[in-house]
Amino acid sequence: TERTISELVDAVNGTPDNLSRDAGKKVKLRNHANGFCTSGVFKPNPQITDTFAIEFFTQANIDIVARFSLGGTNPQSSDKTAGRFMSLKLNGDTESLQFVTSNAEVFFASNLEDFFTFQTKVKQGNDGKQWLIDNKPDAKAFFDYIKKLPPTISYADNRYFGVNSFMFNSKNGAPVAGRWIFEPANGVITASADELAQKPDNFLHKELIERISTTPATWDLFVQLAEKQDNVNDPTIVWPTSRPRLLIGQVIINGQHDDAKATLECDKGIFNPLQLPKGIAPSADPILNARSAAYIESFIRRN
Ligand code: HEM
Repeated sequence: TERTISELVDAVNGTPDNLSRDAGKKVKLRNHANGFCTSGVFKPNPQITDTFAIEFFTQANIDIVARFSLGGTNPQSSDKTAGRFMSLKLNGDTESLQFVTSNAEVFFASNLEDFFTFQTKVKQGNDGKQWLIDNKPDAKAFFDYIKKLPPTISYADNRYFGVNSFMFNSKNGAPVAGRWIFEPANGVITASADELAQKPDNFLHKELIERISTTPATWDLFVQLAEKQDNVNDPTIVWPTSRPRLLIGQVIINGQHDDAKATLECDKGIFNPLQLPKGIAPSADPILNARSAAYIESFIRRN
């Protein structure tokens, strides 16, 4: 049985369609509701076109609209949990590339049925979580990973992962499979329990805006390349860190377009991980391929 997009969005929202439509009017987003928009610029690595046949990366500077968020449907959720998310729109002159990423490298489900079960059970509190730990190895592996992921005191201090795989046109030959990884320029910096205890419940928004008013937050964007034995279509499987990485370019979040309409209205739209320029295509991962439709369905429900 394949879950419908509507059922998946119901499960994410924790409410059936009609209730979820009403709930949606009270929050800007239906998931990752605690978040904000800002802006910057992407500078492609000029050498990348020696390897990848992707015209998009020949533009020297590409405007970015960014949204940083926490998971979940509560717009007031505490920043002291470990999950951090970064969504980007790279708006080029003729094409656009979007990313919807997480600081967790591993996903909790490899198919839509398990995604539905996970979303339904986590909303049942500790009993539901325990059920997942006892019955769903992928969910258990995800919880184990999260338990070891310390919270950060800045959105700038995290590594972000695209999680799903994409196919990249190489200059000589067949497309190659890879995954997006954003490496923070200053490395991953985790907070101590003491540091975190001194913070109010919500501090991440203010911290990033203050930070970038003097120093941009920057990441190197890599594509981690799959080898023959790697499972490309299953986001619950992390590839070995020894896999080669190609430097795609630099993400610079500096707030330079924060007054532009696209930034001011970014919460009203969606980020779509399948918005890709020519030369990049989705893998066959069923999770990836459900995402655009789910985000569009969610967008319709919150209007
Ligand atoms: C079948 C798989 C998935 C489904 C059904 C799903 C569903 C959703 C829904 C309904 C929303 C709210 C959209 C809105 O109202 O604008 C959302 C947002 C989001 N999802 Fe997913 N999701 C899936 C997979 C993933 C994965 C693999 C990741 C992490 C890499 C992820 C990260 C996010 C983020 C960061 C947002 C917030 C986007 C923003 O900042 O506007 N999702 N998702």
